[in-house]
Amino acid sequence: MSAAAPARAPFGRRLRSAMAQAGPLCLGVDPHPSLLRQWGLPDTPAGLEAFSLTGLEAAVGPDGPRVAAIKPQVALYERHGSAGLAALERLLAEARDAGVLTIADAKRGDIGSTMDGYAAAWTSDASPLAADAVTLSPYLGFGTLVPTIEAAHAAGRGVFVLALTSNPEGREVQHVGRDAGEGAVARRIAAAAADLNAALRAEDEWGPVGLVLGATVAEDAERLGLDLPGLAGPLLAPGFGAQGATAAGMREGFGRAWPQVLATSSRGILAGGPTVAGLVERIERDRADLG
Ligand SMILES: O=C(O)c1cc(=O)[nH]c(=O)n1[C@@H]1O[C@H](COP(=O)(O)O)[C@@H](O)[C@H]1O
Repeated sequence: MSAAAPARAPFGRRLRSAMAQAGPLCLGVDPHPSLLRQWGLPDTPAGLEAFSLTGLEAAVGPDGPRVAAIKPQVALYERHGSAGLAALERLLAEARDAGVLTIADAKRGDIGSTMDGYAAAWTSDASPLAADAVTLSPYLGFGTLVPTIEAAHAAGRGVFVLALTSNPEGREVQHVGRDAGEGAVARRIAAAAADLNAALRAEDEWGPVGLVLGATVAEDAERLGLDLPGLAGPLLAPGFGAQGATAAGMREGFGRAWPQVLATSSRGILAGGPTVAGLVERIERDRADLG
């Protein structure tokens, strides 16, 4: 029996084409209690849904998406249990219908047998929570993520693995080993991701494995010897906007890897709500800055 054809084109190809069309901006959809209050919405599942769909409306213009992807922050939906997750499911479904790529920011990571459950939840066509990509944590060992990545790739989806995170505490773990033979933990994660992409991707295409590389710590990638062009995959760069990273600083910090960067901003854009026009203004300002 021949293997079933994937339901969609590979994630790397789809993301690259979305970035070519809309530019390198990702809208983070983070329904924080303070933002809901600012928007005049209740901190309830209905409030979360209204917030999310307004964000999506701003993300799509008359000529197509204004952003390459949206990235809902799963924790802020989980606060409301199953009803909160239903709001997330609605956002994912509406984004799919609107032709906007989705990245579920769930940062999952566990032993192999449990990862199978996460793979089913976030990458399987049978799950209402499946997104185009999901964020994963490699700190139980990169190898625990491989079956999930293969499952995602088989379904035309992708992942972003934490390498260098935007928060100052990240270096306590991610810089460890910098003076040892194989280099820092982050460098080893990047090398493992590049190896897997080399095995899974078609020539001249991005593989399904992206890295999370904080916009606030872009220079550390070079300092620690990460081979970012060698990844042949996308770099999700949070920290743009509210955490202080600027477009000019990112372009300089990422250097040759700039064409791989998907800059993501949540509060910096969402603070422009509650009107769609206010959000669109901030999205367009960021797009112009990113060039
Ligand atoms: O994986 C992420 O998206 C992520 C990784 C990282 O290193 N730093 C980081 O801030 N994030 C997420 O990116 C978003 C940043 O939000 P803002 O600071 O409001 O733009 C939040 O949802 C964070 O959880």
